[in-house]
Amino acid sequence: MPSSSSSSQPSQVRAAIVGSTGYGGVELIRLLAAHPYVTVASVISSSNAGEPFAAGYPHLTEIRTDILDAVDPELIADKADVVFFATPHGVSTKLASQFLAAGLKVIDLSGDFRLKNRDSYAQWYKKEAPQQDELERAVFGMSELFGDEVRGADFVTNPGCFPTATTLGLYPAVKAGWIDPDSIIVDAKTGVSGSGRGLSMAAHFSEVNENFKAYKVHQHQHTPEIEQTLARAAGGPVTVSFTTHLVPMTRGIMSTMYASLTDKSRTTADFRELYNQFYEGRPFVRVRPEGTYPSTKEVYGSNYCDIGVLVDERTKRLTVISVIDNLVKGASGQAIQNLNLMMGWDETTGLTFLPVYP
Ligand SMILES: NC(=O)C1=CN([C@@H]2O[C@H](COP(=O)(O)OP(=O)(O)OC[C@H]3O[C@@H](n4cnc5c(N)ncnc54)[C@H](OP(=O)(O)O)[C@@H]3O)[C@@H](O)[C@H]2O)C=CC1
Ligand SMILES: CC(=O)N[C@@H](CCC(=O)OP(=O)(O)O)C(=O)O
Repeated sequence: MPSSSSSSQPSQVRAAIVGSTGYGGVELIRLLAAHPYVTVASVISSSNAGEPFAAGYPHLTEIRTDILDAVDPELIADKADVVFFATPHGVSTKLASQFLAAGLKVIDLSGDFRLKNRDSYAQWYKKEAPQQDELERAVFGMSELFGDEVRGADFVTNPGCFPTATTLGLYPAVKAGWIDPDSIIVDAKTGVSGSGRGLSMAAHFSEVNENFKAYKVHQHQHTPEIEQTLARAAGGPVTVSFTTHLVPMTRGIMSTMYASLTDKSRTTADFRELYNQFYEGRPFVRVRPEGTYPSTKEVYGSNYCDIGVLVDERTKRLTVISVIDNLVKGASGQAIQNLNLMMGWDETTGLTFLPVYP
């Protein structure tokens, strides 16, 4: 594994991407093209090995001329120092340990290792969970909250897209005890790329266009992930009401959250000060000026999470509006942020590009 040091230029780290042909995988390729210390050495496919990568993504013609590798742990271990899993749930459960045993670092974008309770994983993902020792080894990589644990780790489980927007939006208020954690209601919206590149009835143009629909009500697999992280802030169990909606846009997540104040005299200015202090020195979380709140396009294509916090003086409830790009901060961008932390690099390395606007 190439080492990094603050006094010299880090040597290139070679990355492999299992699931490179999906949306998370191709976003890793886009972002890593701008990373000064990482080379994508192997793009992997379980169904199209031997085919040119760009055949499936013509926008990368003459940019990625490589041929897709098979899912062959020995070959990948020879070619790479770090492996990203951008695969459906259930794949990394079977493969991660082989790469770790071969000395590679592993960053998993799927949900396999996020929930630390095996029964909870089986209940929400309807699959058999990884072994408990592997679950415990996988550091939960919510970069702004647990960056100290990620630094130097060899195995990171990247958070889900909704949990990233939602938890970053609620964590400071829960940790401070300024909202009642059992009063939290989360109303979340996502663009269609959140469901990946595979075709499904739910993602069909005619089903999504000019439509706005709730889905997985009371059954969304991100519910226990949000509760697990907020419990760390609250120091005890937290239960949230969480409803997701699909909106006719390609990228973007907006979580709108409501909770009762524990001290009804607290104002918007108090909360803004709390959030600004909490996220001081964390460049990818931007707390919006008093009385303002973000929209998804304002973070499109970027690694930012933008947060608006407002106290409703009438109801004495807090409203938080948090937005991310699901494929960047909600997946591949945060995965690279975690790699930066794992390697001891500045967490912003390769990620300082601006949002695309309009
Ligand atoms: N899309 C998003 O916004 C987010 C996604 N995630 C998570 O990231 C992961 C990837 O998501 P996304 O890129 O959207 O999904 P996609 O469906 O777009 O891509 C998944 C890729 O995994 C590969 N794959 C499928 N089965 C296997 C297998 N058995 N072994 C190895 N590779 C396999 C497929 O490629 P091939 O057939 O070529 O192998 C496919 O291209 C998922 O777990 C998702 O939940 C997390 C946060 C946000
Ligand atoms: C639109 C859509 O279907 N979105 C997906 C997002 C899931 C996802 O991103 O996967 P992780 O569980 O790995 O985070 C969903 O709501 O299940």
